[in-house]
Amino acid sequence: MEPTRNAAVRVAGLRMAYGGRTVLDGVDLDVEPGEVVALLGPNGAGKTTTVEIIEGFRRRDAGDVEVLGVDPEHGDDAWRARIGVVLQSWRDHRRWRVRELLAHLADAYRPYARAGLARPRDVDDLLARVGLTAAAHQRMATLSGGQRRRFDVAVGLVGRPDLLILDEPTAGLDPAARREFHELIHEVVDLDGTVVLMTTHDLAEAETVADRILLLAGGRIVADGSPAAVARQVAGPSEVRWSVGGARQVHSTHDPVGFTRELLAGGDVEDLEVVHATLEDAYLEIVRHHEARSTRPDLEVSR
Ligand SMILES: Nc1ncnc2c1ncn2[C@@H]1O[C@H](COP(=O)(O)OP(=O)(O)OP(=O)(O)O)[C@@H](O)[C@H]1O
Repeated sequence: MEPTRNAAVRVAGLRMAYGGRTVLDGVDLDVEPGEVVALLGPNGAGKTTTVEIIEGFRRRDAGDVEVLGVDPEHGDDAWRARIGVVLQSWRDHRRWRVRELLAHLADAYRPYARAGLARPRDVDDLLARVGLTAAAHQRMATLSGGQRRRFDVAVGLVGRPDLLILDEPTAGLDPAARREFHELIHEVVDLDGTVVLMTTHDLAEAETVADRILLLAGGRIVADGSPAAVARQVAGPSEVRWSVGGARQVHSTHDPVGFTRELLAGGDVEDLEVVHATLEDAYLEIVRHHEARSTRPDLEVSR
């Protein structure tokens, strides 16, 4: 692998099998400074495995991985202090009170403060940002699932990380909490320059939050680009919708501009609308092709 001074995360040829069953079959991905990257893929695609390897929580079978310039298998405490992690929810520390536990976890970051970089983050301010001020003195065991998830996000942020890795951070959050989370992510990216790598099943979330989408299927990254670029990657038909004399009409076409031009030349068109393929369309199409290919290796994948 090329030595890299700048990439926050660089993964090349990553392979992982569980009990002889290959899950990651040569994953290549980069996350650059300033980026928010969403890792998408169907259940069991290997997203958690990938992020756990990047976090240094899991040993890989093969491949090169560099995170903030260090191989995660050899990361020391100073390296770990630069990375915030939000795992799929964990359920320990039930008897601790919310603020007490967050303050305790925050203390571990104190030795890693630098000039111009206050570590840890102010605990009360962070509790307010994730909407847990009113619950600050409750025991962890009494939190709802969504409150617990907010707490998990606070744990990921408390060390003011250079790199924040989140595994399905908004699973179980209500729409308001989800939106607040998106705003919080934008804020830490803008104010602190935090690089973010997150897994999600929520395509609307990926479109809202991420600069770039990586789609993992069949053990590899099969799409990589902005949400709009990934949506365009599968050149599905667009839908042209219009009305004539109050009657709704719909036509699917790969040439919406040409079709619309002809339609308008015919006159009397009202409520004209062109609906392009969405990220969800692209996601479903790409995953379908890769799943078909894993059972029919002779099939060509159109991308
Ligand atoms: N410790 C383990 N031992 C054996 N198999 C495992 C282990 N961890 C994960 N797997 C298997 O590896 C595959 C990938 O799992 P992983 O959790 O990485 O996928 P994922 O993309 O995060 O899935 P989901 O979207 O359902 O969370 C799955 O088939 C899973 O059953």
